[in-house]
Amino acid sequence: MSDQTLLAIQDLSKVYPNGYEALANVSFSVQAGEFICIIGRSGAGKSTLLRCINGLVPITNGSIQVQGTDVASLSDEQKLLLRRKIGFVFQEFNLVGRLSVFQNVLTGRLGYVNNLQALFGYFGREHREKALSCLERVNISHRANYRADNLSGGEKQRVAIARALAQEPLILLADEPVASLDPELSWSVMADLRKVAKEEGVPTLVNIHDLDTARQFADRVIGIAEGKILFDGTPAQLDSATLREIYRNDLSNPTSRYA
Ligand SMILES: Nc1ncnc2c1ncn2[C@@H]1O[C@H](COP(=O)(O)OP(=O)(O)OP(=O)(O)O)[C@@H](O)[C@H]1O
Repeated sequence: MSDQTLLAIQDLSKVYPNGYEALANVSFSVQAGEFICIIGRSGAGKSTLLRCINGLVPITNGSIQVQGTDVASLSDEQKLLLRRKIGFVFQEFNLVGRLSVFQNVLTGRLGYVNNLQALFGYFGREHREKALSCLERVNISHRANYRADNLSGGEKQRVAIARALAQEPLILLADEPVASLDPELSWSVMADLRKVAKEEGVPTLVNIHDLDTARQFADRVIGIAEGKILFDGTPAQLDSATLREIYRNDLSNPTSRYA
């Protein structure tokens, strides 16, 4: 494992309680600053993979190492601390609609204040400055005082990215972050995500349905089918035979029209 390896996944398997094997022997590692798009048809296991990485679902076999530490060896408290250092961006934004944009981004700082401060929502100057700078990074600081539920979809996703950034994450995970946005907005939100990954050196894994978008933004594409990695390489190496395998010739899937 090189010094730059932030995430190392070895032989990861996930079997859900009903016996369904959603991931089988998945192995790959991620270096600082990599921008990776994960593609695959619906049900391939993309969300399960991201959820295993941030501990939302327990893994069945294999190991996940973050900065050289096996997550399974951590105490529950240490796992919680680690999860606070993993940013997660959801398709449906997951903002608190009645709070302002600024307050939403401040919640990304919860891991950096004590329990009492968190309880009363007291964030000192350094936290407020950090939240503001994160909003500036994704060009949305002019909406700082808006209620989150008054924003457009693209604006909401920028706020969600700013909140994840406020966590000062080791890794950023995004599960279909642009699936609810129109194509033009999708590309500008993806451009923001990529900019953040590159400027902060934060490796970013993005689950994405749209193949064109993946090809446009990814340094590296990981293709999953039925819980297994079928492809791991650059967008240029992704040929039509591989795409047909990844999408299992599912012509009803719009992404397979390129194959
Ligand atoms: N809690 C669960 N219990 C049982 N099976 C599950 C559970 N969660 C997901 N699955 C199954 O695991 C498989 C992978 O699901 P997952 O959500 O990871 O796929 P995905 O590639 O992210 O799909 P999509 O692109 O539609 O979100 C699917 O067949 C799904 O039905």
